[in-house]
Amino acid sequence: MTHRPSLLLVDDEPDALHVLAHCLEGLGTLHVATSGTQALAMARRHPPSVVLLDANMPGLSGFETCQAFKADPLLAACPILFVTAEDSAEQEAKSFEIGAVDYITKPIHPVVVRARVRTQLRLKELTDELRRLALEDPLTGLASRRCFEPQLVREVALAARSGLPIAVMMVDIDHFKRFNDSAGHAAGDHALREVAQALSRAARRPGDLICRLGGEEFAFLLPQTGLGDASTVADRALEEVRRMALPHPGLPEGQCLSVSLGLAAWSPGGPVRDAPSGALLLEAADRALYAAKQGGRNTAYAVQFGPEPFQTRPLHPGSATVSVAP
Ligand SMILES: Nc1nc2c(ncn2[C@@H]2O[C@H](COP(=O)(O)OP(=O)(O)OP(=O)(O)O)[C@@H](O)[C@H]2O)c(=O)[nH]1
Repeated sequence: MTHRPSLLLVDDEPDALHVLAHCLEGLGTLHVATSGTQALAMARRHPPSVVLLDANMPGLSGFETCQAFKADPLLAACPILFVTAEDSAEQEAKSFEIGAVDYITKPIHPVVVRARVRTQLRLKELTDELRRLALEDPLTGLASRRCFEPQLVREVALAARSGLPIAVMMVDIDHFKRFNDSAGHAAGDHALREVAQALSRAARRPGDLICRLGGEEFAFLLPQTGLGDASTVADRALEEVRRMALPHPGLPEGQCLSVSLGLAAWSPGGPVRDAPSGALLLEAADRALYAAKQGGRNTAYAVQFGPEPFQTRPLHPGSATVSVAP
């Protein structure tokens, strides 16, 4: 594990905590809680690598505590091992049903507990690494499509519920095939990384997400952002890529690498009252991107999500008032 694991030990009996702490010494940073409520509060501040949880405690029982961990998106992936004097098969089966990864009965055998906890720490380390690999594009370090898509679904659902606007933007490098053909694949990869960094400088709000959809295509997810603010991000993205001034060897002398952008925004006051699905919003952004390519590249086109057929409009630098009649 790159960072030091943290182990949260939860038991209402100080003696039991003492015994556990002694046998797990050296496996990571140990934290102790004497109730389920305290354990949840501590875990929400610093999600632990594993939790060792007593089943029978006053207040929130171990089972209720485990269920609360599993219901919290921040804590659901924490492996929970029950450590309990209850050795009935029913209790053990129930603990696995509610999401525990192991069930250890008291009195404990320290070497066995230590070995079982090590196994869970190793599994957690591998799972975290797999999750990171799946959610991150290895070439650019941006989020991957696999990270973007569920986030888009979530944010569109939130927009529909809260009535706040949302925008998505698709970005495609211009004449990238010619760039690769002239400069070589390694230079193409370098350009992709540079563009990724330039785009990252364009969206600055904490909820904004930029991903590499694949190939030379990128996407922005801009929650709580209407057409006006999204237009500012689009202008900034175009400007950041222009400022890189990366010569394009496949184009006439002096021309640099550029991108085209397609932006689609939905807001409750727009032509469509109900928020579209994430897929429809992305499709609208893709159509705007197509229009930007047709419109000469190195430019952005935008659409306020409305009834079919969409009419995309060129987005002029500085303009934040692109209106689209259905
Ligand atoms: N170096 C590099 N090139 C890639 C990667 N993924 C896709 N490409 C290349 O990106 C190019 C995309 O070409 P096209 O889809 O024809 O688009 P384009 O040449 O950019 O043309 P327009 O989009 O119309 O401006 C292809 O040559 C792909 O091989 C990658 O990971 N690295």
